[in-house]
Amino acid sequence: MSYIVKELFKTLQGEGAQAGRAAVFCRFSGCNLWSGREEDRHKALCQFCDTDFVGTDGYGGGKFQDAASLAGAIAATWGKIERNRYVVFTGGEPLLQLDAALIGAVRAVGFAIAIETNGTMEPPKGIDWICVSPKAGAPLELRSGSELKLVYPQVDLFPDDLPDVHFDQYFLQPMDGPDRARNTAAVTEFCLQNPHWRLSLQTHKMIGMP
Ligand SMILES: C[S@@+](CC[C@H](N)C(=O)[O-])C[C@H]1O[C@@H](n2cnc3c(N)ncnc32)[C@H](O)[C@@H]1O
Ligand SMILES: Nc1nc2[nH]cc(C(=O)O)c2c(=O)[nH]1
Ligand code: SF4
Ligand SMILES: [Mg+2]
Repeated sequence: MSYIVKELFKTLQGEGAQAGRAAVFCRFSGCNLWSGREEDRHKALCQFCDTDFVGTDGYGGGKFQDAASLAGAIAATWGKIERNRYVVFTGGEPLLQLDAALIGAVRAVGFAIAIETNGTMEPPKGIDWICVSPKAGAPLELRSGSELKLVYPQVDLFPDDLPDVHFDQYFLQPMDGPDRARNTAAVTEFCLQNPHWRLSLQTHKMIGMP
């Protein structure tokens, strides 16, 4: 299979329980909850997205003809360091493209594998770290994993209303945008009152990293 990638870059994971960890981010093009076009945002199932995932014109982006060539580009982006190789597949929605062949190919070049997903699709086997970020109005199929990271607030999606979810850790991430400061204060207060939830800040934005 070929893969359509918006961008490929090395940075620190900014969010959730793995914040601060070096990683290659492979951002796939396309999402099942928004076309990515601003004129469609108001009618999208997910309307608060902070990411450009359209096309292949980002740093390191392109069309990769097979799993081996994308795994090679991921390894080249990481560099020679052997320890703690870590790739995060994101997007857009990574589960539209991530398959067993690509998982096998990045594993073969020494990477542990993470995904950031909206949880509307089941993942292939062999992923080491699954972060699910549910979206109000989108069906949640993937109800277990390493961390649930809910963007807060979302109308009609209250943190403890998610039925039948089983994650190792639970995070609330303040919705970025014009109300970020207010949303951060609201998450702080919620976590003080509901200590099974933790605050996830988008730390890469604070340090000027992608
Ligand atoms: C751009 S999404 C891509 C992965 C996948 N489509 C998803 O939604 O989980 C990566 C992460 O950013 C979060 N995110 C998107 N827009 C955000 C915003 N405005 N404020 C805070 N987090 C946001 C998502 O919820 C998700 O956890
Ligand atoms: N540094 C950094 N950390 C991230 N964690 C999740 C991200 C994403 O967009 O999926 C992201 C991102 O875009 N950059
Ligand atoms: S599901 Fe993820 S990538 Fe798709 S629009 Fe929402 S935040 Fe953006
Ligand atoms: Mg991001």
